[in-house]
This record gives sequence, C-alpha cells and structure tokens, in this order.
Amino acid sequence: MQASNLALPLTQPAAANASVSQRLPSPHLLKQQMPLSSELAQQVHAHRQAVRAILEGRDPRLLVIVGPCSIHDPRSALEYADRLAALSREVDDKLLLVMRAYVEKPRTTVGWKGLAYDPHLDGSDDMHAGIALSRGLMLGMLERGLPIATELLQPMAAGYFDDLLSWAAIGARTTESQIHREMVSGLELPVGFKNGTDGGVAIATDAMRSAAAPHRHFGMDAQGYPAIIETFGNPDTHLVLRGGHKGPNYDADSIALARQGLAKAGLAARIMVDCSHANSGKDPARQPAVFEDVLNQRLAGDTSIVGVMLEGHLFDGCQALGKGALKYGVSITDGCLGWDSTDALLRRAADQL
Ligand SMILES: O=C[C@H](O)[C@H](O)COP(=O)(O)O
Ligand SMILES: C=C(OP(=O)(O)O)C(=O)O
Repeated sequence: MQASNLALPLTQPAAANASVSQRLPSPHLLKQQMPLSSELAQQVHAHRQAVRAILEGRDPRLLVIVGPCSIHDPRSALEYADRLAALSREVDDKLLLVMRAYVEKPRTTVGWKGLAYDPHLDGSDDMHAGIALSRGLMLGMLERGLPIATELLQPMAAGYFDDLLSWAAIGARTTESQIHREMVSGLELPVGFKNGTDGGVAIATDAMRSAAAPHRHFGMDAQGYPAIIETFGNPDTHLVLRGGHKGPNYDADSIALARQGLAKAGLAARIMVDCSHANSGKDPARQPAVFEDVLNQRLAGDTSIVGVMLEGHLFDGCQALGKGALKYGVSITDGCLGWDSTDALLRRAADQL
C-alpha cells in the first residue's frame, strides 16, 4: 500500500465502491462506561453454573430459553422481563427460565439486523447507540434477577455483552463457521449450537468438537486492537434442534437420530429443542404443540432432552417494520407466542415435571 493511501481519513472512501468506517468504543471502554456490578457478576456466575449443572444432569430442572425473537423496544422488553422474572420465582424448582435478549439477527438475505445494529429502526444503523442500548437493556434484565441468553452473530460484537450472558446460541446459519467455533472455544459460558438449516446434526457436532478444542485465531482484544487470540476450549456446549428445510426434527425418531450423531462424535447426549423456526414451520401457534410433545418425551424418561426454546413476546404474532406505526409488544421479526399462552404453557410444564 502506498503512503498516500495510509493517510486517508477514516471516513473517506478510497474509491467509489469502497467502504467507509466509523470508530466504535472498544469492549473494554463500553464495559467501563456501563459496568456490571460485582453483585450482578456473582449472579451471572451462579446462573452459568446452574445451566452447566442442568447440561451435566446434576440439576433435574428443565432449561427454558424464552423471550422475543428480537428486542426492538426497550419498554416492552423490560415489561416482558418483569413478567418472566415473576413467573420464574414461582416455577424455579422445576424450570430454569432464561430470557432471550436477542439484539443481533441473522438474515436469510436482507432485513432488519437487530437492536445492536439499528436501534432507531429506520435503517440509520446507529450501532454506537445500538451496542449501548443493548448493554443497558441486558443490565436491566439482570437487575430483575433473570439469566439472559443471546445469539452471538458478529464475533467483534461479542465482547460488548459476553460478561452478561448465562447462555449463548450459535445460529443455524453460522454453526458451520470456523470463526464462530473459535469464538465459542474462548467463551466462559454454556453455548448451544443450532443444527444447520438443512436439518442435519453433523455440522453442529463438528462445531462442538471444534469449540471444545484450543485455538489461536485472528481477533480483536478488549482494547479494540487486532490480536492473536488464544483460546482453551469450551466443554459446555450442546446441540439445539430447530428443524430444517425438510421439516421439523423434534419427534422421538429425530431425537434418537441426534443422540446417535452425538454418540458417534464422542459427545455427551445433551439436546435442547427449539420449538420455533423450522420446528413450528414459523407458525408461532404451533409452538405449544411442539413444546408439549418434547415435554412428554422427557417425562417418558428421555434425559438427553435438557432444554427447550420458545419465541415469545407480550402479544401473539409479528408485524412488518416500515409499514406504519408499530403495535406495542409485538415482534418485528419471527412470529412469537403471546405472554398469556407462554405463561400457561410454562406453568403446566412445571406442574407436570
Ligand atoms: O429468528 C429469526 C429468523 O428466523 C432469522 O433471523 C432469519 O430470518 P429471515 O429468514 O426472515 O431473514
Ligand atoms: C435466528 C434464530 O434461530 P436459527 O439460527 O435457528 O434460525 C433465533 O433463534 O433467533
């Protein structure tokens, strides 16, 4: 590269089709500005340990990852958190409820990419505000006593939130990515790998084996500098069945097949079923039937089923973004199960377990 190119200002495109950039705070700086108190850090530690105990079969409770497909409105997200925290206090002898605090959305092609990317919901992509708003909301959920979960999509963004999470997902579209597997290898929290969008489990079992191993990879350190990151392997991973292009994979035969895949890969039989996505055909009204089927398998003695995932919001369904005023408490990504149905479903499950 010539010296004249090196001197270009950061926001200046080098050519008509080149990209422009804007600096963001380093993860360390954002964490300093929006710190996790030592009390809440202890809470997160205890919740991570509780998730690990469920994965290892030392805690007989069912792990339930539940909440909005995506968070777009701080007020409705915190109202959801209030309700979930109150329910959790009533059912926590049977269920460990973890709130979905999803602020990054993977898209099949294009679409709104989540609160961390576009917090003003207008395509302005104010990620600076997005990461701060997301972290602030996550802290608010922790203050309500809830463990939280998210999908870690952009490895460079993970450092803004990783201290707050008790569980993370690697999504169906990124489970095959070496970059995500390397990132998980360095995370000190339990992580679920979704099966690939084809519905097969081999990509996820490869991912778990890769993430369990140590790696050295290109990355960004906490101060925001390019760095060689050395990781030590994450033993706390598991499979998440979410269905695929050919249909659902939550039935007993599919789960037996998944168990075989895990055994063949030398991995522990730890399975979570995502009742949404291809397991519900993206019809949120089908989530309770999927949940109940999976619960019955567990009640019939299938201890490999350690958890379930539900996409729920305050109200049923979803709405399109950019088509006028938004309805309060309704998802702007995938359709969700409303609170009343979610509450009833989880209470029934707690009674049955
Ligand atoms: O969970 C959310 C969606 O299923 C995922 O982000 C893909 O969405 P899309 O197919 O609408 O882009
Ligand atoms: C995007 C999600 O899931 P998947 O990766 O299974 O599509 C999600 O859980 O929000």
